[in-house]
Amino acid sequence: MQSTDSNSTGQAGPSDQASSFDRAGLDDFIAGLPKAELHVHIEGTLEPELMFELARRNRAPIPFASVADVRNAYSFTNLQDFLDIYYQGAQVLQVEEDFRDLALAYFARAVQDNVRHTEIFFDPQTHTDRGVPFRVVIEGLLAAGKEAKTRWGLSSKLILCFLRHLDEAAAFAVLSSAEPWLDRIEAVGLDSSEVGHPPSKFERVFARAADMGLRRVAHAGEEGPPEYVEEALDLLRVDRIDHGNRALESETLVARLASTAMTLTVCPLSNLKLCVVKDLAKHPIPRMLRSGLCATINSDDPAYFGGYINDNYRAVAPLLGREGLATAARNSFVGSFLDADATAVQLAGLDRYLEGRG
Ligand SMILES: Nc1ncnc2[nH]cnc12
Ligand SMILES: [Zn+2]
Repeated sequence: MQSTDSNSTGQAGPSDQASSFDRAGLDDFIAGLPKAELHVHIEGTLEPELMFELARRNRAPIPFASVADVRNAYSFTNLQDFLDIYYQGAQVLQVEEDFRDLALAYFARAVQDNVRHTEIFFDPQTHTDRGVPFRVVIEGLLAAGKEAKTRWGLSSKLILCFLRHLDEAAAFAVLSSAEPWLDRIEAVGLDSSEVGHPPSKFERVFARAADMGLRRVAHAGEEGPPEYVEEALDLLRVDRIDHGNRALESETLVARLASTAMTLTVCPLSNLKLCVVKDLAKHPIPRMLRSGLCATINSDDPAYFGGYINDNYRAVAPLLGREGLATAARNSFVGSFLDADATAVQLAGLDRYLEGRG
């Protein structure tokens, strides 16, 4: 797979040589920066400690002897390497309370990072295919969402993802099971093994989802070619592109994404862990922003990739400086599925924060 690191034309400048004093200032700036998270798989927030706890509660076998053993297994050379371990880990999730505990732990962690709004992916087929009813999954997640709103004022939305390595019929089936909860699902998404499973495979499912009033997002251009990003735009009629790194290989596509203000949900630490980029110092996000792309910063699968959203902001902070980080935070609210009033409230909060620091 071709890597899309920024190259010699990528951003370089004084921020690259940030002193330890600047670094501390940047960390502080990131900690207080209001932000939305738009790309996080709830199953990817399963920390090894909770995995063990749920395995014990449910008497479910896991192929690890200790938490340290689990963390040692988290070394990946590509997306599939990771997915094999990730689907295995999810098997400890069995009853409604498990899904509630999982999501509540993530929401609590997100609040610590000053996340004001989050849109979480869930993969129903990972659970329904092993006999866990759709109702158990979604009711657990919705209960956690309500609790997070009451306890911390955190707003959240759900994005139901289809596993693209499975077939169209299976995606239609999961969409049908979701019907009783349609008013509490914001969007559909497309995830799992990208290469060999182009967006075109799900064109009819996404058309049905659109008819049902759902928004649409899709992972595209993480490992797959720029043509997959084009298919997601043209055939799935997506509102956001998840990742989108390889879009940078096509100038025409970059111009199209910029002129349509398409949001990209970029995940720096995920890109590093899955070898989509070789080196964080060459992460393409500065180039994306300079090209006018509406890039945001997100954690993807934080329990597996070694960091939550602020770790991801910190990972690219030397490349972006305060201005770039603030742009990414602004893009996160603008690119969210919040309505216009709620978006305006969030943007006003962000502006107050930035003015207070100006
Ligand atoms: N980074 C990723 N890409 C595709 N599918 C995923 N499922 C969980 N994380 C994913
Ligand atoms: Zn993802």
